[in-house]
Amino acid sequence: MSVRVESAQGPYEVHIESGALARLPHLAAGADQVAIIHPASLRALAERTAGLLHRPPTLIEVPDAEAAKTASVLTRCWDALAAAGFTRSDLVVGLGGGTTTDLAGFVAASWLRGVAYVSVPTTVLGMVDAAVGGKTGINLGAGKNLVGAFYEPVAVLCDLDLLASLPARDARAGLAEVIKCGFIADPRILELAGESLSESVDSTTLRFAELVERAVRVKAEVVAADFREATSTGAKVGREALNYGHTLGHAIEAHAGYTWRHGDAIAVGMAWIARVSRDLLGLDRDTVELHDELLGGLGLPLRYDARFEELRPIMSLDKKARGNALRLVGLAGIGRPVILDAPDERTLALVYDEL
Ligand SMILES: NC(=O)c1ccc[n+]([C@@H]2O[C@H](COP(=O)([O-])OP(=O)(O)OC[C@H]3O[C@@H](n4cnc5c(N)ncnc54)[C@H](O)[C@@H]3O)[C@@H](O)[C@H]2O)c1
Ligand SMILES: O=C(O)C(=O)C[C@@H](O)[C@H](O)[C@H](O)COP(=O)(O)O
Ligand SMILES: [Zn+2]
Repeated sequence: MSVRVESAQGPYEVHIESGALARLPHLAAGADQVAIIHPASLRALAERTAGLLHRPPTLIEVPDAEAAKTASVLTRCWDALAAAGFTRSDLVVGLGGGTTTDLAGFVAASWLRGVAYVSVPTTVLGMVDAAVGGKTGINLGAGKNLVGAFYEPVAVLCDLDLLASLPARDARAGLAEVIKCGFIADPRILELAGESLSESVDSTTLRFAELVERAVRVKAEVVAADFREATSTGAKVGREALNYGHTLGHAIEAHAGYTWRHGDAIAVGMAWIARVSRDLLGLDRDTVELHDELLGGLGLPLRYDARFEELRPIMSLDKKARGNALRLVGLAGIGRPVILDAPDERTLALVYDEL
């Protein structure tokens, strides 16, 4: 099956199926040259993918996980494209998890001010979130995703077969973004996950496929309505809704020196913002408990071992902040995200200590 993304830079298809990778040669047919950016851990898959193409591509190997999202790796990718003589008739392919596709998308966005890009996510998180919607970029020591661009791919290939080798811990971390979509927009996701968490993380089940499709649909709809994340006001929340759990989550990632999985960090961020929402927006206790049940039930962390005062300054670099004031995505009820403008700071700290 496929989901169409009708964003300001679209439209394009997100193909979700076994064997989706076989679509790549067709997508690459019009390009003079192809570069495949992949992590070291997926070298064998990158070589197999290269073998599918009509002409041998340039393979650009990057570090695993967050170590790929740095300025020095970005420069190395640009140098590789320069050495290959990449022009505007060429194609960049990102093959890997969200860290690889965030980097590769930004390489494509910035090389010659933009060349064609195809995203081939190989993690759950990449398929349900990172590869879709056009946010690309890298981290700085000071904060997560601080440098980047909005740049849509021409297609996304979610080949479910590629998930067979994904470690269970990474599959679970990806589910955190699926659960996020459930809380902000699609209650059926919460039911499906709640009925069987073990089937929900098993990429061979129909339940898993439905969860992926539903999360991609949530993302596609939100991105179509507010591609550049510019339209939120109070209870009318645009793309910023996808940042539910991320203000604290991103601060944890930066504080931990990017050693935490993104999905783990935003699980803590969601457990926290649910309680903040209870105190500041009257979110009902059952919904707060549902966060703990689903995220905790998946084996995701619900707390982080540092004082709130260490995290709070990092949160000020969140892209939703305006001036000195924090802006958080809270929840008034399931499917009802709300912007919390300059929230009461004492509540934020007290709730963090409660976790
Ligand atoms: N652009 C967006 O809209 C968006 C959305 C959500 C998250 N993100 C970003 O995505 C990143 C997290 O992505 P992630 O969770 O995919 O992490 P990741 O890219 O680090 O992948 C997790 C690990 O799995 C390995 N791996 C990848 N595919 C594999 C496979 N098929 N088999 C075996 N191992 C495999 C990777 O090498 C890595 O070690 C974060 O940097 C986050 O900020 C971006
Ligand atoms: O696509 C979006 O918009 C999101 O916010 C999705 C998030 O899950 C994702 O982690 C994103 O990279 C966060 O972006 P940022 O703008 O807060 O850096
Ligand atoms: Zn995220």
